[in-house]
Amino acid sequence: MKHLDETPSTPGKFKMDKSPYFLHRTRWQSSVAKLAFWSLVFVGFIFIFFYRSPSSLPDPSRRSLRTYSWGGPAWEKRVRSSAHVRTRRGVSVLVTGAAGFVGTHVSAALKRRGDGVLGLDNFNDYYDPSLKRARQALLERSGVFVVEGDINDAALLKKLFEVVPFTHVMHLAAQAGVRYAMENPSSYVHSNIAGFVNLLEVCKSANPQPAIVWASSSSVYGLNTKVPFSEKDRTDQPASLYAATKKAGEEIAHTYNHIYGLSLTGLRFFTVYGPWGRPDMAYFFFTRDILKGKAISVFQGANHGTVARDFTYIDDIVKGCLGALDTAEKSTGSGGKKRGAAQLRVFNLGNTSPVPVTDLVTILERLLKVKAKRNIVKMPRNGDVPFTHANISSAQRELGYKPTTDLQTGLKKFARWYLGYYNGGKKAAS
Ligand SMILES: O=C(O)[C@H]1O[C@H](OP(=O)(O)OP(=O)(O)OC[C@H]2O[C@@H](n3ccc(=O)[nH]c3=O)[C@H](O)[C@@H]2O)[C@H](O)[C@@H](O)[C@@H]1O
Repeated sequence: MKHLDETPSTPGKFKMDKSPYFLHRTRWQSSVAKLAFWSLVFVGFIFIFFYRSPSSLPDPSRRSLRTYSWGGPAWEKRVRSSAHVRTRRGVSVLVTGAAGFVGTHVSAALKRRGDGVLGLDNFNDYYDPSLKRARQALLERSGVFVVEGDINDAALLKKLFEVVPFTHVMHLAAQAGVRYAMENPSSYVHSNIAGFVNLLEVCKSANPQPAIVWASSSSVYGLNTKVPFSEKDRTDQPASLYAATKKAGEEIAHTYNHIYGLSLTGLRFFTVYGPWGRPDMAYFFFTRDILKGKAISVFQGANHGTVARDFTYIDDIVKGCLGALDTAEKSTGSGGKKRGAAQLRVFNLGNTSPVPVTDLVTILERLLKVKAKRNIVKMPRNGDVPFTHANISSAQRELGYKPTTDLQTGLKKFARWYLGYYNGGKKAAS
């Protein structure tokens, strides 16, 4: 760099050979040197970025970006056979999140009544993946193939639609959980926003376009104080990033319905529980901890207020999902273009009778025959809301939805399953 430093900044003060060739050569040499210098700086930055920056550390939100193997004639044959419709009026459904709690139950119910079902799941490790594998095994036994892949993988989704002209998509793949959103916000954006958009992009170009039913959440009501929560109530005060991504999903659904004529139905689930449930949910880890003799934290609202949930049993939710699929009208677009107005719906699927969390614990104590060690703590600022309560008149009217399982009955079924699956609670859930 010395020669650069020695060159006066003011041209003309330096006596030199001004032949065009000399000028050209000096400029050329200095450009090459500059180029070499900046290239080194650039390479240095790249090195620092990849080897030193925190983003190169394992990031849980990226766990579902790993590559999966799919394709080939044998794979396509399994896909086709799983999605094969066995009754005259049956439908062929792609169920995303099929190894999840609701996904497994819905897939099994569809298969039982003769519909074609193909599952898709990325088997991420948000909670114990062995539970997801066990659900997968259950589905395999009833003839449902669960493809291992991510909803962000456009090539895979396109391939699935090439192999099977699905009439419906039941979209249940999501990053769930209210509190975890503070730990890993990007996983919510990745699954609930980017993944959903990717799926809708593929659906809008599919021929025929499928009708889509998807899982929204009671959490969209956020800090709403008007009870029971009605679909007409405001949903612009989310209390967690999870809720915000589900609300964003509802707006995104509106856009794809409006532009491309996709038929879209969002279902706002209210704290779904039952056998094969999610270990990150309170009823599940309370059971695990009560059996282990470990203390549980029971949240209390402001001014010692009651924290309550409209806990909804899985079988009731499954009926609601099937009702939504059966009443979904066809999408109207083709070739990626809208041809007419399409159906756009949103429904509450709750139980309509909120139960305080303290009562949930009392029921579990009775069923497990173990006294819980309760720590009553003030509800942390973690995205939780004090209560939920669904108005289900819309779902009743349009989907024939009618929940029939109270919390006591539902938890009894859950506890029986839990004790069987985890060997009487000896093999503790993780
Ligand atoms: O209804 C919904 O849409 C949501 O229902 C649940 O969210 P949540 O109702 O918060 O369910 P849990 O996490 O199982 O909590 C149930 C109740 O237990 C309370 N809780 C939770 C954890 C804890 O340690 N102690 C405690 O008292 C919570 O405040 C809440 O009132 C699911 O986790 C969400 O994925 C779903 O979208």
